[in-house]
Amino acid sequence: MTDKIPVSIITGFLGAGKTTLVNHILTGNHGKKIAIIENEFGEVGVDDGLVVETKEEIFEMNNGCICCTVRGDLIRILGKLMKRKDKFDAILIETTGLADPAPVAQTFFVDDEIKEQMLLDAIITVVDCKHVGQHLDEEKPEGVENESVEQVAFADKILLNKTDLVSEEEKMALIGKIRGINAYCEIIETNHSKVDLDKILGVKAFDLGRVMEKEPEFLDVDGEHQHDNSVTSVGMEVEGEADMGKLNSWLSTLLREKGVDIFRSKGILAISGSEDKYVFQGVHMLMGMGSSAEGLGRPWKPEEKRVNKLVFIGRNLNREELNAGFKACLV
Ligand SMILES: Nc1nc2c(ncn2[C@@H]2O[C@H](COP(=O)(O)OP(=O)(O)OP(=O)(O)O)[C@@H](O)[C@H]2O)c(=O)[nH]1
Repeated sequence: MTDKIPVSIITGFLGAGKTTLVNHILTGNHGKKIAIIENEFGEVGVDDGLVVETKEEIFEMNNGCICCTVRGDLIRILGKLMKRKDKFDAILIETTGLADPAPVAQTFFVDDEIKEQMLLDAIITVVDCKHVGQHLDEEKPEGVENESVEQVAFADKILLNKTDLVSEEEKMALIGKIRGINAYCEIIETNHSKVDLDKILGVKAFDLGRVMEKEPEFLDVDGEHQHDNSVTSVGMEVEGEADMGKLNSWLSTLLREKGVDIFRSKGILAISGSEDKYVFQGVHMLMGMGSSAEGLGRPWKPEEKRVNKLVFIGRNLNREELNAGFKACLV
């Protein structure tokens, strides 16, 4: 019998550093051929523009959440990959920031064909040291999942990421909180998700017995879970070029005033007077702008239409206001 293909699930709340980790793995010197399955939350997908260009094959799944509506698609993609098993050494699945990793993990134990040919190697949870605390502490209505807690609870490896944004005391307090949810997993401190790949890939860390102890219904395929529907997204795709000054001022005011509710924002932007593609990244009130000239994202292709793509994810989002705000930045 040939070896089973190892599968790693990369999870973690919105903006934690999952795509940063995928890029770190793709550019790493591991000599492995990796297939990547990407699932993104939000009306408009921008991650395809944020993943580095490599020879690896990337499968996008953007029409729903990987732990619920598009699980069938996941099984189909895995089915396709199994037919070309000789072409891959490993598979990475990046879930949305609002996914429960358990139903995704379950896929590798309940489908006979998948079970025979693939091995769930590890659930790797990326944690944003600065922002995860508030999401872990959040009280949800009866029956509604706290996805952030689930992601920590099911982790085999936790990347304690963005250590640069917190003090030693804050970090230690967070480790205490994480240990209260998951006493066993290895916790690895990282900055920009930079981790020794030997510590997270091919580690055979997923332990079904331990999961069943914690969650006896793990293999129950009819199990239901309910997401927090108060978290929604507003996406836009707008042709044209934005004025950098106006854009910066709009985004910084918006996130300063609404960054408690806007968990995540990101965009691919065309800026007036520049040939470069700009990338905007926001996590709560923190924002950053970079360009393809600095190696972020990919440059505009000569024939490519200059379409700005933005997505905001959070609570109490005002679609009209966000649309009008961006349109006012166009030249
Ligand atoms: N300061 C700091 N920023 C980081 C670190 N790691 C990632 N970031 C930034 O955080 C932002 C979000 O990173 P991503 O990798 O896109 O996060 P993600 O988990 O894929 O986000 P979603 O897929 O939207 O949920 C980007 O601007 C990253 O550059 C870190 O260690 N420190």
